[in-house]
Amino acid sequence: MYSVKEAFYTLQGEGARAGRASVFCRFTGCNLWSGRERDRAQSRCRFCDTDFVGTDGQNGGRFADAHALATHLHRLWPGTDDTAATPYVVFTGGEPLLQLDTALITAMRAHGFEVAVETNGTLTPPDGIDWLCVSPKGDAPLRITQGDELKLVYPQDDAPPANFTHLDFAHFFLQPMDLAPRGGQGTTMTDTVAYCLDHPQWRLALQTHKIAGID
Ligand SMILES: C[S@@+](CC[C@H](N)C(=O)[O-])C[C@H]1O[C@@H](n2cnc3c(N)ncnc32)[C@H](O)[C@@H]1O
Ligand SMILES: Nc1nc2[nH]cc(C(=O)O)c2c(=O)[nH]1
Ligand code: SF4
Ligand SMILES: [Mg+2]
Repeated sequence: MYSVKEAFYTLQGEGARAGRASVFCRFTGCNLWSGRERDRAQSRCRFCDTDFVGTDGQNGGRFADAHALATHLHRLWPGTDDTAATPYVVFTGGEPLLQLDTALITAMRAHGFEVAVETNGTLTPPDGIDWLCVSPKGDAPLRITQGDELKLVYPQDDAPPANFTHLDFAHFFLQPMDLAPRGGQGTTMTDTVAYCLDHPQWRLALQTHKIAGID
């Protein structure tokens, strides 16, 4: 059984593959925050910009098996003549590695999809992921030390970028923290730009879907 908060067709907004047409599957639940505002200040991850509670979002629900969920997600990919475009699914959440398994990856591949994952890096991933994005959180122990992109939300007092520069990733991004979820305004853009200028291993990553006004 898989619990899905919402699923939708959009452009990947973040990281090295920003701009790519994607089906997003947002799983319910996370291991670093309950998702309830009253728990936010005491949680291990305190700046989350996402509602991942329940299954009541667009195209959300509970799916009995991998075949059922893969069929549901495949239907969200447009039936165009654009055969050059490989269908792309991004599993996120919440924390997708609480639910994503080999059966679901295999079922998506059978539908012709490339499979991407956005994870906090604290859980072991199943085999078969085509694009792995890891976004470390505070002092939560990092289990995944290699992948395609490391995308650190900046700044986090207990997760300075220097803690991660030795890891085995193809891309190192700093993503300015959006302060709105914590009742603030704007982002930490100025500080993030300054850090990238001083430390050229890191590249600036913007949440382009928020600029574009899409999901
Ligand atoms: C909502 S998380 C879900 C996936 C996974 N739990 C994780 O944390 O990577 C998706 C992405 O949004 C980023 N994110 C969450 N809150 C943010 C915020 N306030 N500002 C900028 N990025 C944020 C996360 O770091 C992660 O890269
Ligand atoms: N367009 C868009 N791109 C995204 N990239 C990562 C997201 C996420 O919430 O995991 C996200 C999202 O929520 N929307
Ligand atoms: S780990 Fe990801 S989903 Fe969980 S609270 Fe943090 S940003 Fe949100
Ligand atoms: Mg998001």
